[in-house]
Amino acid sequence: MTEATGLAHGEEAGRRYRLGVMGGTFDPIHHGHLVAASEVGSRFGLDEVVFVPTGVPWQKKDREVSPGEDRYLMTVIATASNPRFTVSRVDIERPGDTYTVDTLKDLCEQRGDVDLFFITGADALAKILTWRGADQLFDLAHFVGVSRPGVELNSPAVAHLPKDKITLMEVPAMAISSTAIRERTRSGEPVWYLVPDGIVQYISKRGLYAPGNDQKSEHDHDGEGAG
Ligand SMILES: Nc1ncnc2c1ncn2[C@@H]1O[C@H](COP(=O)(O)OP(=O)(O)OP(=O)(O)O)[C@@H](O)[C@H]1O
Ligand SMILES: O=C(O)c1ccc[n+]([C@@H]2O[C@H](COP(=O)([O-])O)[C@@H](O)[C@H]2O)c1
Repeated sequence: MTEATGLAHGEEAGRRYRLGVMGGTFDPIHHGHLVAASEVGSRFGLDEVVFVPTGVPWQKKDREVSPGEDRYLMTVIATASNPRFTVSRVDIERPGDTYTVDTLKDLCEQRGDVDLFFITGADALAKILTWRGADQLFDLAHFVGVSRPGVELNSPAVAHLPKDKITLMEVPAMAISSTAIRERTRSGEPVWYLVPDGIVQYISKRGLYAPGNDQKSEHDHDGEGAG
């Protein structure tokens, strides 16, 4: 939104609204996610980036995932200060495993005539052909694959993707992962400055990632959505 008119830039210019979609498990959200969204937003002139925490991340069923409501709230806290960042509940409210093809269809239905840009790290992009309904994905959105330390951006898997539907983009290297944040928390190491301050406080307040934590895993809710 601009301060003068309250309109998003796309509406002012009479062009189609450009909506970035940053999907992730966000357990927890960290500065790598935020930098990726900000960089893509700036490069592509996006009017908004909507962060979409997954409901049930089916490719992560081999591990514990925190409840959707905690991951949603952390995403709200982390993005609150940026007027162009928003958070959607579409994935945590849809029952069953989360598929991006459904995320994009739901957002199209909610938002109407917008251009979608799905933002993904190099690791996730390399696996995109394993996603449900992969053949439909590129009709729904343009995919922006961002660099991630330790992962080849232009991997052999990416060569099979439609070139006019993806853009590969270098972003400032943030060698941060949610796995590392969880492990550091478990072993009592600090996570200050790897995640926004409010996330350090939320993790502590809710006792997330602590040994013996009895939070229900998201997988305990399979088929029921988050809650
Ligand atoms: N440091 C980073 N730099 C660039 N992209 C990232 C970074 N961390 C995560 N991403 C991308 O953000 C999206 C959501 O990531 P996700 O929530 O799974 O975080 P993660 O750090 O990879 O989590 P985990 O360690 O639990 O697997 C994915 O597309 C992922 O590739
Ligand atoms: O659609 C799928 O089958 C699919 C499989 C794996 C991941 N995704 C999406 O990719 C994004 C990043 O996922 P993740 O597991 O790396 O946090 C998130 O929006 C997921 O819903 C989607």
